[in-house]
Amino acid sequence: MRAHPAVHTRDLTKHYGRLVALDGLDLTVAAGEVVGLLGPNGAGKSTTIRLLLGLARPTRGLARIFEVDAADVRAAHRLLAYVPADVALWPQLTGAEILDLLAATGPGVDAGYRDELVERFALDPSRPAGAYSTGNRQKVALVAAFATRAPLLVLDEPTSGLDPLMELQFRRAVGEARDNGQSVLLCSHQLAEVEAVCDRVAILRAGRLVDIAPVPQLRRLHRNKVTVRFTGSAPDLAGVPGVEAVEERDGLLRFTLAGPPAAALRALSGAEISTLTVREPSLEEIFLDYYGEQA
Ligand SMILES: Nc1ncnc2c1ncn2[C@@H]1O[C@H](COP(=O)(O)OP(=O)(O)OP(=O)(O)O)[C@@H](O)[C@H]1O
Repeated sequence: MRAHPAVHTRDLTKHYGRLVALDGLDLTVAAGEVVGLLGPNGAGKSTTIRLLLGLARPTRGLARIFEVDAADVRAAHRLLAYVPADVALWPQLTGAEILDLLAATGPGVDAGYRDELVERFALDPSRPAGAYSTGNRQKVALVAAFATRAPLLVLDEPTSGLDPLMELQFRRAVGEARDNGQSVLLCSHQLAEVEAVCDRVAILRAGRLVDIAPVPQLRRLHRNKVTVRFTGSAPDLAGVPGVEAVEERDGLLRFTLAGPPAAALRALSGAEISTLTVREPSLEEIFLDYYGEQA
């Protein structure tokens, strides 16, 4: 295991004209750690990754990959493998040819493991990449990255084109990378995905780091949105554990529910309820509820 952190940023800041895309980010990913970067659209996730890859220059602050300045692209890219959100491949080459090309230019590859990943991701490497779907292009990039011995994997929304079975393969491969002592920085919109694979999650909103916490602590972000339509007198939810943000109007009751629903259901059971819907809020809603005042 390496002594230096895989990623270290201090006061990392990027302005585009008057727009502050990233504002004073302090982030450390330890060697062997899997860290998620979570945030709604425009939060600054891609900007962070572009700065770490040396694709953009910081307005202020520093970004290091294992103590190498991220702007020293030649040295830094020997230490990392990157999967972009939108994978572009050479259309006339087959998947196999591209995997060989990427293996020859990257920081070294475990060919046996790569073949295993091709099988597990159900990738047909004999087809030209021009005929691949978005998901298949993403699989080529993922297989190429996971098969490297790069000590840091930087993955930007890597599963947006994958179906649920392939998402499971992705999660397994991240676990194997961690077991190998590799570090992973995973940028995502999906709370469930980062919860499944990350040790810690950094939450960005409007260019600022609003929270960084080990995954078990994210459970506090989970709450369901409940809507109840009733006739007669309104159910009384005062003091019911887990119930918050109660709104009642015209026979409609809305509230958020965290934790086990038993007490809320007991409180509702005395009322004449005609419909009850429960849904998980989107990440954007969770962020608004939770971090709204800090933005
Ligand atoms: N090249 C650029 N020129 C001007 N503004 C930019 C540029 N790149 C990003 N931005 C702006 O910086 C802010 C952060 O964008 P960024 O792409 O980092 O967000 P993100 O968290 O990756 O969002 P998404 O989930 O939508 O990809 C946004 O307001 C975006 O419009």
